[in-house]
Amino acid sequence: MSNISIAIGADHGGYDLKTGILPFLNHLGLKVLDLGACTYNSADDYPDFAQTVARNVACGKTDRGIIICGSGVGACITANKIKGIRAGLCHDVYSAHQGVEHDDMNVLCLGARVIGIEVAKEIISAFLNARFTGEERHKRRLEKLLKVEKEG
Ligand SMILES: O=C(CO)[C@H](O)[C@H](O)[C@H](O)COP(=O)(O)O
Repeated sequence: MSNISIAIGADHGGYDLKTGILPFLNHLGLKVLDLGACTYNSADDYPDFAQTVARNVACGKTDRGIIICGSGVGACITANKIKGIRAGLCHDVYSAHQGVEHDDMNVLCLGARVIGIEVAKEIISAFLNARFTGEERHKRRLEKLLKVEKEG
């Protein structure tokens, strides 16, 4: 897992959880890029942080991203607007690894008002340890997804 680089961002709703998660990510030996917020500010808006993380992943600066807001919904909607991003809102371990194995999910969205830090750590571990299987049926579905993205 330690060769993965990861961008992380959060709005005010996700700020505390991001602060709690950072030492955990660093302890795993990952290359971590913290894209804010760097202080708590109730005026911080999720589209700003979500798009920064998503663009970072989309252009290949980091392998994967984690975005945290209050519910994770706004972060996920925003991230999926960026070409090349396959973001998933996961509040269970199964979705966190299956989303990578089948759907090549490259951004994990979390809701800090939904789950606690220990569950978040387990979900993040599942996401980071998972790899796309590359099986034919999954490739076929991803090609269809890409077509949808291109057609807009
Ligand atoms: O959950 C979110 C978007 O899906 C955001 O993080 C906010 O928490 C949510 O919009 C609520 O914002 P508020 O200004 O703190 O009420």
